[in-house]
Amino acid sequence: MYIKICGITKLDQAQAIAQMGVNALGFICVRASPRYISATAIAQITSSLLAAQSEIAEDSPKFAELDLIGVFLNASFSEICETVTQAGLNAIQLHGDESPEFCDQLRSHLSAINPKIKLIKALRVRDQAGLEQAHLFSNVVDAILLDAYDPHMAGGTGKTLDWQILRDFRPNCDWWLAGGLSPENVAEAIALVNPNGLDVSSGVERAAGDKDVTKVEQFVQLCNSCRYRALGL
Ligand SMILES: O=C(O)c1ccccc1N[C@@H]1O[C@H](COP(=O)(O)O)[C@@H](O)[C@H]1O
Repeated sequence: MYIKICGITKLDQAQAIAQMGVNALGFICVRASPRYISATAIAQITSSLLAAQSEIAEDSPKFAELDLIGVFLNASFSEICETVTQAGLNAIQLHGDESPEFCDQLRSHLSAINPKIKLIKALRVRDQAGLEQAHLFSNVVDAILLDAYDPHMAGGTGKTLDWQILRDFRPNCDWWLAGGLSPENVAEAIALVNPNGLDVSSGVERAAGDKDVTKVEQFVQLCNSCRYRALGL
């Protein structure tokens, strides 16, 4: 189970969370968000994590493959490419109204910077019809992320989507569940919809952009224990 902890803004928290065996850290590159972090500040975190990789990877093998994901909302090619280069990111999450064509063209642009770059398209799902959109993206992205719809906020809302409509959701690519996850409800979410990955932000925070490291640890342990139970271990 792929685990992404999003809304990282602080170096000490990034270092602590990276050692918990998560797969990805997310950085909000959306200026209007209370979790916004500049490319320069992301670069300080990513370079420190890279420097620590050789020591820590022995105890925590996932650390060596940690994805560093920038979250964008209707940003231009040039803004995304500049941020990727400056911040040292290896994955992009598009959280706005980006089309499948935009995703496809962005991948071509980004492959000149990093041919292995990962592309994640977030869909803010209101109903079954919104869910159908996922099929338009499954050939042009590495993963689809499903978040809750909110009329006023683009993300980090802490709202859950209707998990019942996801019970038979099987796109042709990996998909991750987001939206209002927390240590309190993640086991139920996994049992009901069994996604390939999980993404959490506000459910493991003290305040916007300030992660509660103890809650993050609980979240990660719960995800792992659900996975081991599913494997019969
Ligand atoms: O977190 C934000 O402020 C944000 C702003 C703009 C776009 C996306 C944002 N966050 C994403 O929202 C989801 C779910 O967050 P939560 O767990 O419900 O708080 C997650 O994918 C974040 O990447």
